[in-house]
Amino acid sequence: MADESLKAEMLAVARAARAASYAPYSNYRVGAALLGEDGRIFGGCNVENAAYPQGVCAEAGALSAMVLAGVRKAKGVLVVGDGQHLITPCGGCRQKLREFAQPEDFWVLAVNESGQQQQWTLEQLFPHSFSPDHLA
Ligand SMILES: O=c1ccn([C@H]2C[C@H](O)[C@@H](CO)O2)c(=O)[nH]1
Ligand SMILES: [Zn+2]
Repeated sequence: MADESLKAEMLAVARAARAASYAPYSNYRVGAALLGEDGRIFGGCNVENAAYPQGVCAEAGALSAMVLAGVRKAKGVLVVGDGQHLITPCGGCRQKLREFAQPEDFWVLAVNESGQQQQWTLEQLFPHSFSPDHLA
C-alpha cells in the first residue's frame, strides 16, 4: 500500500478530478487517481452523456490518461465518490483495471468526504478474472 504522503497526493488528484466531473444526469460526481508503476499519478472523472450508456467512469478516464502517457502497469487506484459513500469501481471498470494490474498486488482505496477509508485488493473485488494471460 502507498505511504501516507503518496496517499495524500493521490487524494488531492482524485478530489480535483471529481471537481471537474461532468455528471448532469446522475448528479453523482466521481474522481479517481491511478498510480502507474513509474510512480506517476493519473486523474480521471466521470463524463456522462445525453445518450446515457455512452457515459464514462472516472476509473476509465484515469486508465486512458495512463496509457496515453505510455504506462502499461498500474499499482493502485484511489476513488472518491459523493459525500459519505465509500465506493468501489463498477464491474466494467474492474475488468478494465485488471488489464493493467496484478490482482493480488493492485490495491483499491475508497475515501469519502470525511476522509474515512476502506481498502481492498483487486483480487478481493474481482476474483477469478479473465485476463490477457488467457489469450497468450
Ligand atoms: O466507481 C464508479 C461508480 C460510478 N461512477 C459514475 C458513473 C456515473 O457517471 C455515475 C453514477 O453511476 O458515477 C464512476 O465513475 N465510478
Ligand atoms: Zn466503472
